[in-house]
Amino acid sequence: MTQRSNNEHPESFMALFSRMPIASMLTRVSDSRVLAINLAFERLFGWTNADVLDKSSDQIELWSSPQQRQQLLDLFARNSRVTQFECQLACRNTNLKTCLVYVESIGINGDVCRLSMAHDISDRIAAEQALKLSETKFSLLFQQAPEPYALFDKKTACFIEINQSFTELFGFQPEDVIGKTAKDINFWKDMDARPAVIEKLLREGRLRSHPADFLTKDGRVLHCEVSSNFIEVENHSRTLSSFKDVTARRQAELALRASEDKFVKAFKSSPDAISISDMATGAFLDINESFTRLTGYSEAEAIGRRENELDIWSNSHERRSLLQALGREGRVSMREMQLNHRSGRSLIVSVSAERVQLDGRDCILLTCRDITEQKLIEARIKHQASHDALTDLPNRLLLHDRLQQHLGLLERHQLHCALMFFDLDHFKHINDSLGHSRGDAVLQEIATRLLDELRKTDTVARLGGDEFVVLLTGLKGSSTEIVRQVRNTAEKLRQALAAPMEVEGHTLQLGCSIGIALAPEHGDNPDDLLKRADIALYQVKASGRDGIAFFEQQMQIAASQRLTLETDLRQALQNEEFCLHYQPQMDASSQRIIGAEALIRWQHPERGLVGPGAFMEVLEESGQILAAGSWVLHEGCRFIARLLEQRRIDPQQFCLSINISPRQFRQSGFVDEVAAAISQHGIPAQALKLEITEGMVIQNVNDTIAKMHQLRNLGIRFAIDDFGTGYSSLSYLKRLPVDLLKIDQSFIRDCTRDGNDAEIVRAIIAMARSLNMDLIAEGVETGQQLAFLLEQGCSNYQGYLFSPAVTEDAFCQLLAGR
Ligand SMILES: Nc1nc2c(ncn2[C@@H]2O[C@@H]3COP(=O)(O)O[C@H]4[C@@H](O)[C@H](n5cnc6c(=O)[nH]c(N)nc65)O[C@@H]4COP(=O)(O)O[C@H]3[C@H]2O)c(=O)[nH]1
Repeated sequence: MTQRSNNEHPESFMALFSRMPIASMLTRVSDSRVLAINLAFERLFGWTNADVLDKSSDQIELWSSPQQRQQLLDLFARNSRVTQFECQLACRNTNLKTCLVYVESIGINGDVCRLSMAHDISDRIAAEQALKLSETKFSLLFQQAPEPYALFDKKTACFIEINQSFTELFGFQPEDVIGKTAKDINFWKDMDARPAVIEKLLREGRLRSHPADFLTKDGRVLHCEVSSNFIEVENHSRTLSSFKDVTARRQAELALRASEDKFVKAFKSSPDAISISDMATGAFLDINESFTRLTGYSEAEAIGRRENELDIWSNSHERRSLLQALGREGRVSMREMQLNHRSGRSLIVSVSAERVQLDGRDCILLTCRDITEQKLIEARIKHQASHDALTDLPNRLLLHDRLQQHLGLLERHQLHCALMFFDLDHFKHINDSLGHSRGDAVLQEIATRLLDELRKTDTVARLGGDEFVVLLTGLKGSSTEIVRQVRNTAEKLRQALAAPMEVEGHTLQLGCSIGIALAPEHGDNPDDLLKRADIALYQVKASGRDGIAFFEQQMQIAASQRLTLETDLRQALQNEEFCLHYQPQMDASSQRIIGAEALIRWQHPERGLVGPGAFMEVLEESGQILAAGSWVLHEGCRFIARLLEQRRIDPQQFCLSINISPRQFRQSGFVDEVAAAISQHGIPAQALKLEITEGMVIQNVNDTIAKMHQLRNLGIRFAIDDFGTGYSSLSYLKRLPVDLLKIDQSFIRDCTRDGNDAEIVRAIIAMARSLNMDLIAEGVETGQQLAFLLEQGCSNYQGYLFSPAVTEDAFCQLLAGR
């Protein structure tokens, strides 16, 4: 054990002791009593010599921890000295001081003493703790910071640390970057830009929001603002950089710039006229070229001037309403307005406008598109949709509309109106014989004549073909007065149409039939009224045309009966309720049956056998004649085939006449159908004769003749039925490949009593002879009639005198009887 001895100069030691700058205490080892403390001790701990002298060190409350004291004493006992023993010592005021305690053993006045020196390190510890705390805080802040941070070594430029946000933004994990440079990890988008940035950092000592582009771990470019500072961490110079991702902002800025560019481009080069004007004053702030084109005003003329100064809008109320809508809704879309061109020309424009803020000013951004042309086209299309192309009269649609409107007003104003349905008698003949262009000219002339005769408030419409409708409106008075007024007008119109007209060198005279329905008497809706006027028209046509008829309830009944009949006939065709009866045709000189006429009958389930007079017209009108006619043709052929098979007739001397309706003859496949029928049933063509009427030929002479020739070439023969009742013109008769003329029964009926009829019969016989045609008289009922015919040289006849039309069986018996 070493021990310093101060025995020789204890006074000088004590003087030295008391002035020692380090807080010291002398304690006798043997009894642990305090011998002295020095000034520095008093200063440091606040204890005075009076407090401690001669007290055992454990009696003074210097030690905050008895364990520490014991530890120190143990150390001292082992080594006779202690160095740098860190412990906490209590001051008189109970504050604690962290000290490094050194203990030496010295001898004083023969006593072994402990010289304990306490070096106060409280401040250093506090500073160290503060530093540690600050570093912890920094590390915490660094790691937890919401902004991406990276710490670089200033010298090597290697990453030292990155925070979580950095990882989240750039995708790099600490292990990807730490110890590597930005270059190593390809961090800069443009590595060449880096030196300038570093140079700026070094020059200015820091960077503030410096723009730079970086690459994420997966290669995406991020636009960032970098801020950097140099800091000292644990005695190392570091560069602390933060990164602010401004990619979205940059993109938004770019997008905004692009959109501004686009706006400017769109504004300048838009085909639509665009203007920006001050909302408060109406003064133009900017206009584009299209605006100049549309309005005629140049930039110099328009900018700074107000809209109403330039008098751009034709209607001030339109402009007012536009501004009101803008004020209310903030925008207006595709509003139609009238615009004045500088030249005074009026244009229709489609206007869209929006309230916008420009430089804090309330403005109107207004777009105009010229739709004048489009409007004209629309108007034309609308007109075309509601007007007849040939006459420019309202069509069915518009008539319907107007009628609807007028019907709505009738009750309120105690008014009446009349609907007149016109049909030009035999107009089809004109079309067929003179051609469609002349037919069109006639229709135009009719339209003009009707319009000339009527008031502006009345409507003349064309429904198609030769169907015209006149709507007389605003009729007042009692029912009788109205009927009189309407009848007078109808008569006036009929006469106007009946006046001769010159059409391309032809003088024509047309009769017309007029059916009239009155509203509200005959209906309160357009469809009913049209239907009823049509029913009345039908009545006129049925009773010989060229007349006027008002609708009557009775007609409606007839019309509905006709409809029922039509339905029943359709059913009859399906159920095969038709049959043929055959009327023998005789040669009076030889008393032989030379042929027969096939006549259709309807074996009605309730009414029994019904003759064609009761249904032929409806078959014709409804178009069912095509199916019925085809059935007759085939049934007639089957009849001939059976007679031939049963050897009841000689094909050279027997011929079956079949009536062909006009519609049936006109249909396009007629020739083929007849050819197919004769070949299908295996009968000689000359055993078949087709009866056509004069009227049928006259309707379309050229087509009829062509078809007749085609059939004639097959060997089929023709008879002209009801000859003498129609035109009976030699000129066309000569051109027809006809074999036989049938003298109509109306002449035969009275030929023995009426000189005129007798004359007509003589003339027909003479005509047939001169044309080298065969003759047959129909409807011969008496011996006198036959005698007259024989006298005139006509021996062929059919009629009740010999036999009415009979069933096949009965006909076979007649054949057998001969
Ligand atoms: N008073 C009188 N009448 C006589 C006499 N002899 C014959 N009749 C009738 O006169 C009509 C002659 O036929 P139509 O002139 O071709 O006139 C026919 C014809 O135009 C048409 N018709 C008849 N069957 C057919 C057919 O299958 N197809 C077509 N398209 N029309 C037919 O119906 C019309 C009427 O036929 P039906 O009623 O059968 O009337 C037949 C016949 O029964 C007589 O001595 N005195």
